[in-house]
Amino acid sequence: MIIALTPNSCIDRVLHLDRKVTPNNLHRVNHSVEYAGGKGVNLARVVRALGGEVLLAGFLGGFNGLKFRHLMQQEGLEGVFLELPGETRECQILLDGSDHPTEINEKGLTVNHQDWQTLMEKLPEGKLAICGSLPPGDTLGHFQDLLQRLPAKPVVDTSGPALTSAISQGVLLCKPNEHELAGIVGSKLNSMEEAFEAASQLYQTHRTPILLTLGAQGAALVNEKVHHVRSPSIMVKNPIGAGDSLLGAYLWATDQGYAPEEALRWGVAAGAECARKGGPAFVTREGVTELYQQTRSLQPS
Ligand SMILES: O=P(O)(O)OC[C@@]1(O)O[C@H](CO)[C@@H](O)[C@@H]1O
Repeated sequence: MIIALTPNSCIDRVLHLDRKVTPNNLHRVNHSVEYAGGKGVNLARVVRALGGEVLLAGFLGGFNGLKFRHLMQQEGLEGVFLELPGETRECQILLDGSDHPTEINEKGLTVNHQDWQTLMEKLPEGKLAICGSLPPGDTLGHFQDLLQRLPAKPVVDTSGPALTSAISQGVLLCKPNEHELAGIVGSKLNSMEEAFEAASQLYQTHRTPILLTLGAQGAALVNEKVHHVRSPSIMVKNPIGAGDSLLGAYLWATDQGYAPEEALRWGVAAGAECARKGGPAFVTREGVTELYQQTRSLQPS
């Protein structure tokens, strides 16, 4: 079973706007939809759509915490959550017809060392994926401590110093995008080849395999070699959650016994399916299978 731990869970509010976002202006909402949100929840949606077993985990609080549980149950998702004082955050996703939506994410609940410990003690055995930003507070220290104490190495899809720290501590897999990779290595990456080179260097130094997402260029799994899978050509409706979908399908496929290069094809197909359908909630097994058949691994380098 995959355990999708989102330390900074949220309510995702998707707002379909009447016109392009411009600063200092009034925007009206044509319609809006709310979801139990966070990267791990998106990942879980895709694992489930593909027929896999997945459990959500995280911290919740206040009225939004109740709403999160309600929305999650409506979708048939299950989870282990620790209730904390305060309010679960909200993330606004503004869809205005642009290529990339505008996102406004709140900070989230404060989580202390004991909270992390209590939550981890509640979790069953499984392949742990830690997804999304860390909550505010001294959580980088808690997170580093957690990585050291876990019985098995987790998969990590986070950002900023937590991502850098996970790679250097050595985890099962990290999933940065090109922008995050540039932040880790501290220099601009001018081409895909430079990105592959930077990810390979990280692997050589820390032995953490890197699943590098490349948007419309697909994704690459970087370990001793670089396995690149291009994305099938699609019309993008909404790219938010495509990376989470990619990771979900990749983990599902490795659980099914697919070799990493094949699992990457499933991942890239699910990312594209999410982007063309308009979000992880619309991903279907049929859609992913159709796109999987349109992907192929490029010669490893
Ligand atoms: O603030 P974080 O934890 O980095 O990201 C949260 C988030 O922006 O990521 C998902 C898309 O990947 C959204 O569903 C969600 O709101």
